[in-house]
Amino acid sequence: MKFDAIIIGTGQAGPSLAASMAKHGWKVAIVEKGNLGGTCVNVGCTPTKAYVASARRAFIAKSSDKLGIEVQGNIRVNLKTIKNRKDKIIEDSRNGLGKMLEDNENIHLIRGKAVFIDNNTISVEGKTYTANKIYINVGGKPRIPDGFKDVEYLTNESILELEEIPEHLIIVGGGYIGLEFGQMFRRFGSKVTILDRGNQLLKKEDPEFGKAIQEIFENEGIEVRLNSECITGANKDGKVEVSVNCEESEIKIRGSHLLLASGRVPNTADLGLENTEVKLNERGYILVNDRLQTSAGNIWALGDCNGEGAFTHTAYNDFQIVNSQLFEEKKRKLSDRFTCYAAFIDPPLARVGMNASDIERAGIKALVASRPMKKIARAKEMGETQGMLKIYVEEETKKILGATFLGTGADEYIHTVIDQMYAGQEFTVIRDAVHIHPTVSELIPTMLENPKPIQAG
Ligand SMILES: Cc1cc2nc3c(=O)[nH]c(=O)nc-3n(C[C@H](O)[C@H](O)[C@H](O)COP(=O)(O)OP(=O)(O)OC[C@H]3O[C@@H](n4cnc5c(N)ncnc54)[C@H](O)[C@@H]3O)c2cc1C
Ligand SMILES: NC(=O)c1ccc[n+]([C@@H]2O[C@H](COP(=O)([O-])OP(=O)(O)OC[C@H]3O[C@@H](n4cnc5c(N)ncnc54)[C@H](O)[C@@H]3O)[C@@H](O)[C@H]2O)c1
Repeated sequence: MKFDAIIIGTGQAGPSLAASMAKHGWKVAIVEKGNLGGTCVNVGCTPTKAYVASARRAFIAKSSDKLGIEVQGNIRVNLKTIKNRKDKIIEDSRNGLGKMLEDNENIHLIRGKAVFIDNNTISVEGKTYTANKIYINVGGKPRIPDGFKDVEYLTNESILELEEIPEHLIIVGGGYIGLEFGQMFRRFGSKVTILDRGNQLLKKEDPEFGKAIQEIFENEGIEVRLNSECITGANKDGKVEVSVNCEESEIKIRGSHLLLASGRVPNTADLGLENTEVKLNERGYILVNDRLQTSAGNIWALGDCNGEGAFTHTAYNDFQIVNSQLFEEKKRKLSDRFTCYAAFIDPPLARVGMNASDIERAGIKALVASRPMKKIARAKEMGETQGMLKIYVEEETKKILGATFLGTGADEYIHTVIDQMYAGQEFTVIRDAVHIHPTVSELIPTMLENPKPIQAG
């Protein structure tokens, strides 16, 4: 069968692109080998943030006496109910997407795994489909490091199927996935140990943020073991046994469950890309230009598989870039985007643009405006004073280079800074704005009153 375009994957870019093409009268095929909606909807953002919400309720209930609320009796965490709530949210989302794709007469939904035959042809379950333009939105999957062949382990997918709370959850990886699941299961009642080979948690962040998060986690009773090299696992007497540091000074940790949260790899290895002119980098990510076009001029790559972002908002922005190149007057580009994200731990860490380490590496002369959360009235009133806010400004241009916020509600008010960066204005615009009292955001103008040279930050 021949189409105007073929899209592979129904993650965060594919369905919106299919809908837009269909609206413009194109006949589109969209192929999906798994559940509609991809990672975010089924085993990523949606389920984890539903669990994070339950975990926060448990934490608040258990710690509310500090605010004068005495909860009588035991607080029981019911993982079956938590899971059922999550399953319902996912089902609604998947069904909504399925209806949107199936009801559109210009969209042909094909279920099965797509493999490239050549630049213009794919095969799915023995049938071939051709198009002049093909869009790859295949996402990624958990990376399983060597050393775990002899042990039963969980990934972000299988851990969301548990109905009983693990007694002792060992997690390999102190990145987003490890931290979000670690804190959530600790709050559900598990003993939690997080192992990472690096020397700090969330290694892309400045060390002071890694340290602050470690302190928050340890205060909640989570064991954090950094510099844990050469980790392997084995099943022992109905438990998992994890060995750390090989021969040197080997440590063995026994737990009931093991979660591997050690990064992700793109779903490009078995896509038949060797039959096309599409080129990959050494880690298997598809190489793209500023318009997300691959080395094969008629094939584009969107979302996690191009290695240019690893978030739902970056995958969706990839749709916006490709869509604007096809149908809109104002053409968007990858280079227009500022990096931004949040780790949905509690309190959340939110980030945009450069941090102090990036600025130092780039040799930029910069100023830093900072404020500890314990000096913010609203945080004190809420009893949530952990963390700090930092904003970096380029000395010469007076433009904001980036910000890292760790604090209650940071995932929302980081957008004050994100929008300012997109507006391309000097930092004095936010400095002179009047924000509402009492909010954490009101301190953003205040901190910018007196930014200091970065060395003094
Ligand atoms: C536990 C976890 C939590 C996360 N939380 C957040 C968060 O809070 N915020 C955030 O921004 N991001 C989060 N992410 C990241 C986010 O989920 C991804 O960045 C996003 O889903 C990427 O979307 P995508 O469109 O690139 O691919 P995906 O959503 O992975 O979709 C790709 C689709 O392609 C299909 N596919 C693959 N190969 C083929 C093939 N050969 N043929 C047919 N179909 C194929 C797959 O089955 C899948 O459905 C999280 C990720 C994880 C794992
Ligand atoms: N809030 C969010 O937006 C969110 C939440 C979850 C996941 N995600 C996405 O999922 C992606 C993957 O998350 P992740 O946490 O798996 O990856 P990550 O790259 O953020 O962290 C992986 C960690 O595992 C460690 N590690 C890797 N191999 C190891 C080994 N053999 N021994 C010891 N430590 C090892 C690394 O040092 C690193 O700290 C992220 O890049 C992110 O884009 C986003």
